[in-house]
Amino acid sequence: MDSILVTGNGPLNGQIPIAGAKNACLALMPATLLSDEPLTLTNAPRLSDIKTMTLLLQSLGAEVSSLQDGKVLAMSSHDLTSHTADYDIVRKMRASNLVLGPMLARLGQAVVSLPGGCAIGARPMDLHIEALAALGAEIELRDGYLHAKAPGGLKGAVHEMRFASVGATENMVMAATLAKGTTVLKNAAREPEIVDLVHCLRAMGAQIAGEGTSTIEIQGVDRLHGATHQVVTDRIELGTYMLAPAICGGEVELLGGRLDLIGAFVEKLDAAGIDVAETDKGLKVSRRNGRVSAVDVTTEPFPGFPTDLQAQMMALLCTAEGTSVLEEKIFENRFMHAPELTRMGARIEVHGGTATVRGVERLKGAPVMATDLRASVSLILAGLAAEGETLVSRVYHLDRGYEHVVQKLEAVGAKIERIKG
Ligand SMILES: CC(=O)N[C@H]1[C@@H](OP(=O)(O)OP(=O)(O)OC[C@H]2O[C@@H](n3ccc(=O)[nH]c3=O)[C@H](O)[C@@H]2O)O[C@H](CO)[C@@H](O)[C@@H]1O
Ligand SMILES: C=C(OP(=O)(O)O)C(=O)O
Repeated sequence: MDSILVTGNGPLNGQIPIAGAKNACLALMPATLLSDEPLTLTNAPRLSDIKTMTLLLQSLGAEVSSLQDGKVLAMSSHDLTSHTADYDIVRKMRASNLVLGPMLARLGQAVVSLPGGCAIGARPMDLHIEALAALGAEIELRDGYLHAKAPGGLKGAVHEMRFASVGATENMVMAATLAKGTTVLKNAAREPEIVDLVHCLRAMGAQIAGEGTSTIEIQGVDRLHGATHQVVTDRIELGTYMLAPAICGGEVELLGGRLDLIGAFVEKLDAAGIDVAETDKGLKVSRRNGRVSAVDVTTEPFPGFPTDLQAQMMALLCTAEGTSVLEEKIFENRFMHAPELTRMGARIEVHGGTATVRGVERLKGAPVMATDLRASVSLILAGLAAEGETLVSRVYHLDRGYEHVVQKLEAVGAKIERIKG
């Protein structure tokens, strides 16, 4: 298993290009299943999760070609040969469940393995099931698989979700594009990745209004056609690399960065003493003066502070002046980076969903273990600012969500290398 060796090396300066969003691309790819015409995605990120989704779609009979070094995905679901998403693929990546809605809409049936829990929480599928059942789907669990059918086709309905789940919103919106009549989804998630998915579906001929608000209205159509769509910027990769100069000092420009994707996060950076300025090409980030100040952070659905940036923000706050309180409200077990950061000298106490971080002057390098995707990168960020060497093992988690992480950080002056193992 590969590891990453990081050596604290002072301020970072230069530019980092931000890729297309993993979480948008993972919802956009299953949209190919809705049409028998080609769907092409540009600005796709080069990640292992995208490869996993490629394998899943191919296992259903879709053609998926990776062009231009993986930045373009050319897909066609002209001939689907299977409606079963197998456990062997689904267990590797929870977002596999996003084939459920499209398959049900296009084929009238779908069998999708339950993804199971993951390191950060139980992550059940009840909200997806309720949303699709509202459209008339009959869904039952047998042998670890969700067996879904809609023999007479899906029918539009008014449905209010109990919680604004990102994935359940995506599944229901995709399914409703081909349902008969009008669907109104209340308490829908408002994440930019959902807005991006709707833009793509609209380019394919879907009739949808209200994306980015908590009520999405979908007028079902008979068929969707082909389209080409550019994947939105990855706001989580953006926020992660914004933290690099915040932690290490220096000034880094994030190419393609957009404030509207990351408002709540930027407010907290500002409170901590980090300047963020818009430029022609993106966002420029630098630390106002010496040490950052402690801030309290609560994770919330968009437009609140994203849970996917909580671990990285904690890495910053470990060396802040004062005490910060981080509350994780989305996932029940998303503080696994805390004991690893503690190994580097951080002072963190976790009680349930609350972590109290007492800032120390400097972290010290240590061997640490990556437990999930965002935890991995938080340890790299911490290592960049620590004294000495930090060896982050189990970095396969990192490859799910960060392309060319070593090259991107090296380009701004970081001392970082991947060690094959
Ligand atoms: C591929 C992708 O886009 N992943 C993102 C997506 O995950 P995902 O779509 O899985 O996240 P959800 O918004 O669905 O989940 C949020 C919370 O709702 C719970 N829940 C969800 C569905 C359900 O049927 N029942 C239920 O109880 C989950 O366990 C979790 O506690 O949004 C999360 C919240 O912003 C992000 O952290 C993930 O990076
Ligand atoms: C939790 C994440 O992803 P997933 O939903 O794919 O597990 C993430 O991107 O931080």
